[in-house]
Amino acid sequence: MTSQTSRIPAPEQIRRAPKVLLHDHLDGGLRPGTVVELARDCGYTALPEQEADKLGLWFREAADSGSLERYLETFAHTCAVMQTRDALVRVAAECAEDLAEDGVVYAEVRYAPEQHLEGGLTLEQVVEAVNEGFRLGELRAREAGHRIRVGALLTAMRHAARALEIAELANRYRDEGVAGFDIAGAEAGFPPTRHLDAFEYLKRENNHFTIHAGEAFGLPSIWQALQWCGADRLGHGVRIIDDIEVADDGSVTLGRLAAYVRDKRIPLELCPTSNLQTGAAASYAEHPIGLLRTLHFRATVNTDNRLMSGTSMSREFELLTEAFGYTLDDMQWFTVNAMKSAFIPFDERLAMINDVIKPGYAELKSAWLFRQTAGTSGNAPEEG
Ligand SMILES: O=c1[nH]cnc2c1ncn2[C@@H]1O[C@H](CO)[C@@H](O)[C@H]1O
Ligand SMILES: [Zn+2]
Repeated sequence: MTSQTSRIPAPEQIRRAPKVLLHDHLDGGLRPGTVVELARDCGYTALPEQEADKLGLWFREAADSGSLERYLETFAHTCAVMQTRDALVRVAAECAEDLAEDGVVYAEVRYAPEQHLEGGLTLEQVVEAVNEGFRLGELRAREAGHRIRVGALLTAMRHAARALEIAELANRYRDEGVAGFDIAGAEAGFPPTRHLDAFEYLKRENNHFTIHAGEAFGLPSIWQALQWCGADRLGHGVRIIDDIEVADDGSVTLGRLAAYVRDKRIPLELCPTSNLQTGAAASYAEHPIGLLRTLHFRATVNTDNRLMSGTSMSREFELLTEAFGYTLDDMQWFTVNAMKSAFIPFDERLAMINDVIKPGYAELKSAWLFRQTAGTSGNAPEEG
C-alpha cells in the first residue's frame, strides 16, 4: 500500500482535514430551515418556497443564472429575515457551528451591516449581535468536539455610499471580533475607486481589507483594487487569468499585473462553484484555479455563499480533487496559503499553521500506517 500522500482523498478525509475559509458571506450561508423559521417569526411572506428542502433548491437554481446581478437578487430573502438581534445571533451561531462541523478551523465571515438596519438596529448593535453569535457558535462547536475560530469582515455595498462609515465601524471593533473590511455587490459600473476614502482611512489606521474584484469584471477592476485602493487580498480575483498566456508548447507568459499579483503574494480568494454560477468560469476542470495553483499564485479555496451554491468547504475540495486529482498535500498547500493570508496577527497565524493545520494533515496522511487489516483486532499490525 502506498502512502495517502499520492492519493485522491476520500470525502471523509476531506471533511476531517483542517480547513481555512477566508471568503464566506453570512447572509449567503443560512440553513434553509432557518430562513423558513425566521420568516415565520418576523412575518416575512415573500419567500418563494415554504418548505426547507424546496427553498434550498430554489436558492441554488435562482443563483445559477450566469449573471452576478441576478445571483445577488436572491440575497433580498436572506437579508429580509436578518433584521433583529435574535435573528443575527442565531444565524451567526449556526454559521460557526456548520463550519466547525465541516472541519473548518479558522474562518473570516463577511456581511454588510448596512443591510440589517430595517428592524431599527444601529450599525453597532448589528456588529455586536453577529459577534455574540459567533462566540456562541464557537462554544457550541467546542462542546460538540470541534475547534473553530471565527472573525468577522465588515462589508460595504459598492453601489451605496456608506463605505467610510463602515470602514470606521470595522476599525472601532478591530479588537473585538472584526478582522477587516471588504466591498461587495455588483462589480460592473461600480469600480472600487468610488470608495477610495474608506481604503485610505483604513491604510492610515494600519487596518486590513479585501476587495471583491475580477469576478464579473476583468483586469481593470483588479488593477484598481490593488494599485489605487491598496487591497491586501482579492475577493475572487479569478479574472487575473486574462493576463496569463499559455502557448501551445505549454510555456507561460505573465503580463505585468499577473506578475505583480504572484510576486507580491497577493492572496486570491477563489470560489469555484460561485464562479460557475455567475458565469466567471465554464466548468470545474476549466476553472483557472488549476493553472494558478501550478504557477504558485497565493491561491485559496472558498465557499462564497454556501446556501446559494449548495456547498461547503469539503464540497469545494471534493469537486477540485475530482477535477484536478488533488491530494491531501494539495489541500494542505491551499489551507496553509489561506492561513498565511488571514487578517489576524502573524504569531497567531503561525501557531494555527504549526500547531493545528500541519499536525491535522500529518495525522490524516499517516492513518494508513495504522489501518485495520482483516483478521487482526488492534489498530497496529500484529507482531510475530
Ligand atoms: O460573489 C459575490 N460578489 C459580489 N457580491 C457578493 C457576492 N456574494 C455576495 N455578495 C453580496 O455581499 C453582500 C454582503 O454579504 C450580500 O448581501 C451580497 O449582495
Ligand atoms: Zn463574495
